[in-house]
Amino acid sequence: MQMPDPQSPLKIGTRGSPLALAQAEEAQARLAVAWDLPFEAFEIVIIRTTGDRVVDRPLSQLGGKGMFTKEIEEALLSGGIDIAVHSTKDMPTRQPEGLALDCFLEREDPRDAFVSLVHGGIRDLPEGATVGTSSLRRRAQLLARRPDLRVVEFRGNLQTRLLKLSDGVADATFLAAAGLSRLKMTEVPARAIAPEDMLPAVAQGAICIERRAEDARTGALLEPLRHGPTHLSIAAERAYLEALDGSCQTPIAGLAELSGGQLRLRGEILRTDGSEVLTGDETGAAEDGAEIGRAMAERLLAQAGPGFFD
Ligand SMILES: NCc1[nH]cc(CCC(=O)O)c1CC(=O)O
Repeated sequence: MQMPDPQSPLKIGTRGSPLALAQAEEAQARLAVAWDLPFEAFEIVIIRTTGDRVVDRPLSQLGGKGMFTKEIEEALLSGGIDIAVHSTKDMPTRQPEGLALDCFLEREDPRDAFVSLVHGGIRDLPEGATVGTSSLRRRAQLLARRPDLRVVEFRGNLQTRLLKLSDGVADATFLAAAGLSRLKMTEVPARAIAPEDMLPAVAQGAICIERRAEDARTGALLEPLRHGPTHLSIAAERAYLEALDGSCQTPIAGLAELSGGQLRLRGEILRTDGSEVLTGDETGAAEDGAEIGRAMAERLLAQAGPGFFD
């Protein structure tokens, strides 16, 4: 196999946010170590996406998950980059023709974290407190537990959101625990929330690598980075999401966990105002994850009936 080298490096495409860069650097480091090559054999290429450009509108109005991936996928297809590193959570369930998404790195902590400079958790927030989030899922989950809270739109990267907290724009916010740990932000007053209290987004905490489907060389280069158990969990969660037709417009949560060859999938769909929550909890053989996911989605949809997400 033709190995990349500093003269003709493998090009890694990524968004330019600090979190995206940390993820691309992790993939770069893992590739260099796995193949005993210098870091310079893998070049990081920053690509600006629609989601990065448009910061004045709520994410949910920007037209779904594709907005953080479209320009990166175009660069893959045109050969400008060889692989792309993403947060799997931000990925649509189907990739464009010609691209493959089959490399998942070992998953980090999938939980959400409660972040506040003064309060210890959701239950400790005073009546009518303000919480910042741009996630419809987190908003609905929060209102389901605490209808008295005021939820305000909170966009921008992690650093921006933390600044808004210290400026008093909100009393608390939620961030993915994985994002905080990838950015080594240990000084942030964050508390991980148990999945029982707040079920995370599908695929939260898992980095994935996308490539051209016919490019066998990158497929082989990525082989040592693939994490089997993460792949099984993500397969279950994404099959569930796809069967629900989940876009950014619908509050959906889901988490698969493996234990001794068994896969447990928990799912939750909510009305956007949090006034109704439907939950699923199924266990089966780890390799049947996709079927478990689809079956759970169908059961939840049947329970919900038409108009549930309106
Ligand atoms: N929507 C932005 C986004 N995409 C992935 C992560 C966190 C990292 C991950 O889930 O792997 C975040 C930030 C957040 O939700 O706090």
